[in-house]
Amino acid sequence: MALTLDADVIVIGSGIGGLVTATQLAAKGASVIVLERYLIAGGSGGYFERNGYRFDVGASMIFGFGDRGTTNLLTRALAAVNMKMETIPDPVQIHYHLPNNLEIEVHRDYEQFIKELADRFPHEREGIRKFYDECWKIFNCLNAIELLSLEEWRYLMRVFFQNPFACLGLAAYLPQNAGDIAKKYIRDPELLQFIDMECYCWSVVPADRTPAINAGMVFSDRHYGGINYPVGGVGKIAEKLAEGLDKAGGEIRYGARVTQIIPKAKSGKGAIGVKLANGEILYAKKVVSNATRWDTFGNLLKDEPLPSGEKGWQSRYQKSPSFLSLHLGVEASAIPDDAACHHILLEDWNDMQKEQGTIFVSIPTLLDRSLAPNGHHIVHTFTPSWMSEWEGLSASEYEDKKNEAARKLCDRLLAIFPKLEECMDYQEVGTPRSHRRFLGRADGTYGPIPAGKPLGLLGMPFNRTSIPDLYCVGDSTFPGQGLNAVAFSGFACGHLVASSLGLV
Ligand SMILES: NC(=O)c1ccc[n+]([C@@H]2O[C@H](COP(=O)([O-])OP(=O)(O)OC[C@H]3O[C@@H](n4cnc5c(N)ncnc54)[C@H](O)[C@@H]3O)[C@@H](O)[C@H]2O)c1
Ligand SMILES: CC(C)=CCC/C(C)=C/C=C/C(C)=C/C=C/C(C)=C/C=C/C=C(C)/C=C/C=C(C)/C=C/C=C(\C)CCC=C(C)C
Repeated sequence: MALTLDADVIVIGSGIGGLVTATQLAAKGASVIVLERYLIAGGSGGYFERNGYRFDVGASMIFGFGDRGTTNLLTRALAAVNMKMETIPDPVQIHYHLPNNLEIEVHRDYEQFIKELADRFPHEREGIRKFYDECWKIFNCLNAIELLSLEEWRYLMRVFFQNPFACLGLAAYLPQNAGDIAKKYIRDPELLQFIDMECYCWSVVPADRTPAINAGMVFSDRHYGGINYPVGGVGKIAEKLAEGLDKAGGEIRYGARVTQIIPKAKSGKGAIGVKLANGEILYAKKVVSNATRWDTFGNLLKDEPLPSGEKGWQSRYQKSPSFLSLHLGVEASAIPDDAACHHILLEDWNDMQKEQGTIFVSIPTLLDRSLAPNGHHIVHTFTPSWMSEWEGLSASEYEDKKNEAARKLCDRLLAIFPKLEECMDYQEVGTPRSHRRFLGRADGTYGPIPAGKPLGLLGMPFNRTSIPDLYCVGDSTFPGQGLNAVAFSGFACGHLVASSLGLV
């Protein structure tokens, strides 16, 4: 008996990866249902409200909102469903506070940044210029081509004939890592440590494990499209995409936790489906999972043998640590008006990759005052932390450990904001357990990191999986973590699925 289809495509999860896939498909005429386990859309790009503060859950430094080229993927994803967002340009991407009083601001203006870094390392002036200029070469290749699925051969042929030099340039950089390029031009060990931190703070690995293509994107786009903060908070991006999806005829169901993916019958006939926690079963021609690949294959398909391709990927990549997050509300006098919105703090280079070593700080109210009560700021502080640190504790041990970790983080922050402690108004601590619980991410991971030295981006899986009609999207697919990276993954997945449905 033929099954009744509920939609052309079911998307599991409404992270930015899932939402971009869904909106791309709806805009092309597919019927789409997004199933989200939580109460609102956005996943790591979501928000929560407490005592008049609107906190970003995770993502806070937003790339992809430029107004030109092809790499402005968030602007273009919204435009595909006739939506637009107001954003506030951030004049400084990051203010680094590093060992040996290495204080560097990454200005939106490229020349100003290069000058500031070269003034600190005058003997490396030429090497600095050559390294970052090579990153621009990668970015210019990316920004010259239409960005769609590398698994769809008609697109690959079209893009190659339209822009062969950009494609060959990208193909050459695909197996490379940023650290190898840096070491061609730079000798000073302290400067190489700085480049490691430039990579670590978004890839969670040092430069020699960070794909060159991703470094080209991050180190150039911050000066091209720039870092731009969405008015009303990061959560607005998902809200607007969800609104656009609705207008394009798609549907999102909240509180809809998928517990199982039902693969197509071995005969290849019939549909693929999903089972929800309430027992309901939905069928579609295609299913896209925005859950991580660990969760997709380890939980949602736990009765199926792990495909060999996934086994291979899981041996090449491991889960990155999660985060210990401190969401603070403080009186405005704690933060100077001319402070940068994003800060990185590290006191000893040996601690960069250690548990709770590097501290990240984001103060979005310096750009958008509406996120906090009058006269107050948000100080969102987070630091890498492993799930293993937080397991096997009693309820009171867990509370005590959270409070102690928060106190230590606050003490360290006094080096940048000496009045922080006396100006405290609100505090909420999140641990890897909170990230796992609220985002449904295995061990609360921030995303995949290579287990050894990777061949650039070549080891990252694309959207197609070895299960017929099942696709993955999000940060455990090419090209990895980052809202604009998962937006790319969504464009690619939407295009591939639309092509298999005969819609493009
Ligand atoms: N820029 C920054 O400052 C920053 C900081 C932190 C995170 N990030 C980025 O945010 C990105 C996350 O994007 P993403 O799209 O890959 O994933 P995501 O984890 O944000 O979204 C996945 C969504 O799927 C839902 N989900 C999971 N399992 C489900 C199930 N079984 N049933 C129904 N729903 C389910 C989750 O609730 C979540 O909403 C990452 O790339 C990360 O790097 C950025
Ligand atoms: C045909 C032939 C011959 C060939 C072919 C070749 C080709 C065409 C190729 C292509 C390729 C491509 C397209 C690629 C793409 C890529 C991409 C898009 C990429 C992207 C990336 C991005 C990224 C990486 C981003 C990231 C970001 C992030 C992660 C961020 C984060 C942040 C954080 C966490 C920080 C915070 C801080 C503070 C607060 C301080």
